[in-house]
Amino acid sequence: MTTHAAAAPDAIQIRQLVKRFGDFTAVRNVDISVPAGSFLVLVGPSGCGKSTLLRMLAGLEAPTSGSIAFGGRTISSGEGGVIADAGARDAGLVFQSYALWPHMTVAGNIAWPLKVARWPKEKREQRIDEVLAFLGIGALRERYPAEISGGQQQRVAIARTIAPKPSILLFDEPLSNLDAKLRIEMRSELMRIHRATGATSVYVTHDQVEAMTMATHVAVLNNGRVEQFGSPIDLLRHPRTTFVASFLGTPPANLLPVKRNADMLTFGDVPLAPAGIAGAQTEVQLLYRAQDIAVGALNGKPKLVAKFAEAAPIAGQTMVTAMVGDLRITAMADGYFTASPGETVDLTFIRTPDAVFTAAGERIDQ
Ligand SMILES: Nc1ncnc2c1ncn2[C@@H]1O[C@H](COP(=O)(O)OP(=O)(O)OP(=O)(O)O)[C@@H](O)[C@H]1O
Repeated sequence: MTTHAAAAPDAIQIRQLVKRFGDFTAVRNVDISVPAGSFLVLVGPSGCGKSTLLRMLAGLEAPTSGSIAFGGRTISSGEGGVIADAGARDAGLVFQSYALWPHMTVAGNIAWPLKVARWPKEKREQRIDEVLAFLGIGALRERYPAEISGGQQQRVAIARTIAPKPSILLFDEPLSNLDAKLRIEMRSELMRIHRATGATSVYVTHDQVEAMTMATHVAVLNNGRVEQFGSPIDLLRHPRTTFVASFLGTPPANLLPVKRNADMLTFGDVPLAPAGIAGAQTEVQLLYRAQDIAVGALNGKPKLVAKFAEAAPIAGQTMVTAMVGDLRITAMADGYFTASPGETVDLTFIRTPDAVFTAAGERIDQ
């Protein structure tokens, strides 16, 4: 006889979640689920609803309809409101603003949630030492928040959040107040914390680089809706819409509007690709990665004449941005390349397009 062990419920299940503020819908029918130990990044432009979604996960906001379950237990729903309140859902929230108590020392701040959870004093002290050591801030134990740097305050805020060992960690743009170098350092640090605690993490950011480096799962939000959900590589390789294609990836992907002209798709009067890839459409958008477009003319390959805008050296190559009318195109040049703004450069399409989208932005070639 074969027995099948019942699969554990996902750590986070969001079902048809909607949040309205008056007439305005901030979160629309969000439906995502991730297994325990995942690092889920909610990414999207300002105002797309990611903080509202995180606040519902944290229990700070009630859904209008739909539901959220942690480990199979419904903690919020449209009918029930906030069923388990913020303190009772085994989740810790790290704010962008750190939100430390100014009148308490570092140790006092970390002790706070443990006191609320009624940890006995000895166990509490032991846990404080443990998290201080884990975050490398033992020397700051007796300092007040005003006596430590922003980066150190961030570490204290994280130490305070992980101290009660929550099984879910929620981060609301935690790195946005740090300088560029510290951001990169803290990014690795947060990933170390994620691995060491084993907590399922949900991380809100508008920075696609953070999403791509940290996530096991990414939800790209646009206008309150999940535009696409998947692994970072999946989203990069198989974007379903032009919104996702143009939001993710470094350098940004190029989207060229083209028209069917006999058996070719042409941009202006330059034939770029065979018309067959457009299916029945007469106007489509072609996605080319920067590395699919070279700077300089090459025999037998289609080329556009563009006006040089800027150049940035990256890993032994140069990322060149040039304008064709109002369209910015990013291409790669070998070695170091520079030109004067407005100078004419040839952009050569050395490969076929990576993806084809309708004029409205939906993928058509999968
Ligand atoms: N309490 C509220 N009352 C009314 N509208 C709200 C409220 N909270 C958020 N909104 C609106 O909901 C939309 C989504 O806001 P939200 O803060 O979730 O976006 P976001 O993606 O996190 O943006 P940002 O990156 O700028 O923080 C915005 O248009 C915002 O104005």
